[in-house]
Amino acid sequence: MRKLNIIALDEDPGAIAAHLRDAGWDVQVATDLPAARQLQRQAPPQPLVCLLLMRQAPLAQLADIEACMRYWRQAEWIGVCGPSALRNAPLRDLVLNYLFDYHTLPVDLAHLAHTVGHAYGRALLRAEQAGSTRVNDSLGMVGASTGIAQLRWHIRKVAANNAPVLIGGESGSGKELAAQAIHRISARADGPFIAVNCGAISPSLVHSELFGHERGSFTGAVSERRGLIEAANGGTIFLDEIGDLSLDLQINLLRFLQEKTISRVGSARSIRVDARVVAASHLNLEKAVAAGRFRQDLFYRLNVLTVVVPPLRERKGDITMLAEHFFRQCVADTSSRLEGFSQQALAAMMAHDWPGNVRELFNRVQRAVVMTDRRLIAAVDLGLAGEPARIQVGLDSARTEAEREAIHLSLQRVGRNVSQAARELGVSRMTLYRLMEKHGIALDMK
Ligand SMILES: Nc1ncnc2c1ncn2[C@@H]1O[C@H](COP(=O)(O)OP(=O)(O)OP(=O)(O)O)[C@@H](O)[C@H]1O
Repeated sequence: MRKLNIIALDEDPGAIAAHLRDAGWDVQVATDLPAARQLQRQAPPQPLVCLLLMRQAPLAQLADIEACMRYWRQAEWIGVCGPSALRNAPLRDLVLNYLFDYHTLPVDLAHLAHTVGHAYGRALLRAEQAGSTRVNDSLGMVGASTGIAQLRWHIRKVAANNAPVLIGGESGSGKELAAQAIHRISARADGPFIAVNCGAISPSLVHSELFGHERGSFTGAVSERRGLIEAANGGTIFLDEIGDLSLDLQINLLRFLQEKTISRVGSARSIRVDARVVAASHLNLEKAVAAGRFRQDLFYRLNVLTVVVPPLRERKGDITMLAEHFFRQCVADTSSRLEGFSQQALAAMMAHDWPGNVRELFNRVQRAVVMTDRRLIAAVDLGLAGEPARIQVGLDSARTEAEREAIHLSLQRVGRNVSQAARELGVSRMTLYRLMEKHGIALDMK
């Protein structure tokens, strides 16, 4: 039964409660805030409408009312107030920040019942959204766009194999996360995952860091040391920014890929190592090969299985979900009063191009959570105020993206049964097959 709580602060709730009960609502009434808190403690988290009834602005209780509203986040709130109450500025703020809608006394009961119905519909949507923003599957990736669905599909495919993987994608798009996911669901999951940023190690040290060294092999080598590739034995070595490796080291790496053995610096002894190489680069390695900066033979060895992480601007459908995810992470250990993002902040995030991709989104949300004093993060807190609200995509590409999304979701919903999906989408099976081909959607794609 649809649940409705009435918190009546200074007004008899009798007529309203009776009318709504008659209309089929499961109504509970609290006549003060302690009683409301009692209801809160008993209520399981479920879609709910709360009606706040007050003839006068309850000035002394505003902070407690606000706390109550924050606690009952899953509820939609409706105010019913006396005609003069809204002249009070703090109450006006509360109404604007928290309420779905408000009515003034004397109330039109039929109209109020209508509003309550809408609010409940919204509470249901909110509950569904809360469920879907928790999409954070076994791969540890948040997102439900077609782009991320394809990425998950590719990851599952390459994880089942043992050949090297080359991950492409812009900086901050999630290449390392993809590499971790490949490792985590591969047969090597119990072994180590070692991540190395080849561009971040000083050129004079990178050889010994990767391959290890024998004692006395160079000044400072006071004892023998295992390299990172050896440390990844039985697991996966993730070589980020592989394009930054010198041509000399590229030869050593090629030898490792071909022979599965390495030699430490200062030793001719071959050591057998069973580590899967997953490499990433934000540069186009084919161009680096053409420019003579990357060995062609190594490129071919690495380029057996490829995974491309799409930039965030090409999967804007994931932005809200990622932002909510990072928001929850960032507020988890704080006593923050923050509620989430304002509509204007969400719009600004959708309009932004995200040159720094997901990492930029995380950084902006983290900074906003720390810096803002507001209850809802505004565009300015994210450093996105003043960006022109451009229409990022033309209508054609928006339509194409919507079509792809609809097909993908429908296939998912019906267990990838093409006939059923075609019926649901209102097209013939042949048309659906044609559209799937157009959008690169495979039947075994998850
Ligand atoms: N789909 C996702 N879901 C949740 N977090 C994500 C997702 N994609 C990326 N991230 C997070 O964004 C940040 C950047 O991701 P990551 O380090 O994997 O990017 P990268 O492409 O390897 O960056 P770089 O090219 O600079 O090395 C990390 O904190 C990562 O956990």
